[in-house]
Amino acid sequence: MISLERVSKTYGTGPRAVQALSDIDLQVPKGTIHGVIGLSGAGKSTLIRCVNLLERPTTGRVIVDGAELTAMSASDLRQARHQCGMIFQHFNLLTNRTVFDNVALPLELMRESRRTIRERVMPLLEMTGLTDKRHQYPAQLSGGQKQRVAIARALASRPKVLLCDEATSALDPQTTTSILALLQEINQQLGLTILLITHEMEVVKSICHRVGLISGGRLVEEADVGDFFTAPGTQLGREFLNDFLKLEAPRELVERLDAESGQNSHPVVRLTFSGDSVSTPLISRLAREHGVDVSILQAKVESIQGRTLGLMIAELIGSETQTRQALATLKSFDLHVEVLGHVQRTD
Ligand SMILES: Nc1ncnc2c1ncn2[C@@H]1O[C@H](COP(=O)(O)OP(=O)(O)OP(=O)(O)O)[C@@H](O)[C@H]1O
Repeated sequence: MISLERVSKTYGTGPRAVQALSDIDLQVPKGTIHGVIGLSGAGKSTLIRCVNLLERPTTGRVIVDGAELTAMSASDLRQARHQCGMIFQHFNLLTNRTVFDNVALPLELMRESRRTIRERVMPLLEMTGLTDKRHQYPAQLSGGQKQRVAIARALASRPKVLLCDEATSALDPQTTTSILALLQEINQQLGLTILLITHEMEVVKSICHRVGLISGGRLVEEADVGDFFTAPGTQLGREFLNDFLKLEAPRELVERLDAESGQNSHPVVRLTFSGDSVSTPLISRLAREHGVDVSILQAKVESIQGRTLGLMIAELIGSETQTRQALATLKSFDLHVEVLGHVQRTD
């Protein structure tokens, strides 16, 4: 539904030029929710604004629903933009218009009749839970209600794509949850394709099917959300994940970790379980088959897109041969094993 081909964007020229995006290739299939995550300044806003050409890419092609926006005349582009609804972090509502009139605005600009406008706006207010607020002004609404108005307005032109620019970043956690649930409902009920940018892993975890990681204007990693949370492919991905899970080895242990194994040391591992391995009694197996004791330092279970994800940091205590065999057993299962280092035995 959305296809970016080698999209690059440079702001300014000469020595002050800023390369905000470099050679971005991105495919978002119809009906999916695709997240792009990255740190501040990575290029997220530029990327999403290039999709509806609020920013025109310096080079590359943008194709939405089979039509190349980057090749269109200004008037064709105005029409094509109706296919792309957009919502923003700070809602961008018109303060002197009521809720109803804000939602009606795109339809007025499309010169729809008053009757059509009413027929379209009322179900959207119903869907977003705003029917009883329709005569109120933005100043009378909470942040979550304002974002609901913005969502209803974005849907008024019956777009095929919804672009969300940090749509929940200004909201408290509870309101964020309700807005994400609404976006998911819209995706499922209307089959709308959603591209969202965020710096919050929680958003990706809650509703995205796929995720891309952007850094320095480049898409450095892309994966299904379950895979990304199980085994990110880049150091930055691992940092995002660890930050989100807050699952780090205790500091006093990290200070004692050696990269190399030795005769009198044993490994400290981070295990990420998913799929069948969640229910496999691994720890008792390591003890029974290899004589290795497992000392659990931290553990956590998360549910991500219907998949259970278990995480554990543990010391494998045994001789070098025993722990090597135990690691081989662990690696033969459907789980991700990362050796964080080795600690000297204290016994
Ligand atoms: N209009 C502009 N003119 C010049 N440079 C810009 C402009 N907009 C963005 N940039 C620069 O482009 C780079 C990417 O910015 P962008 O806003 O896309 O990042 P971001 O990931 O959305 O960051 P944030 O999360 O802080 O909003 C940054 O170095 C930024 O300073």
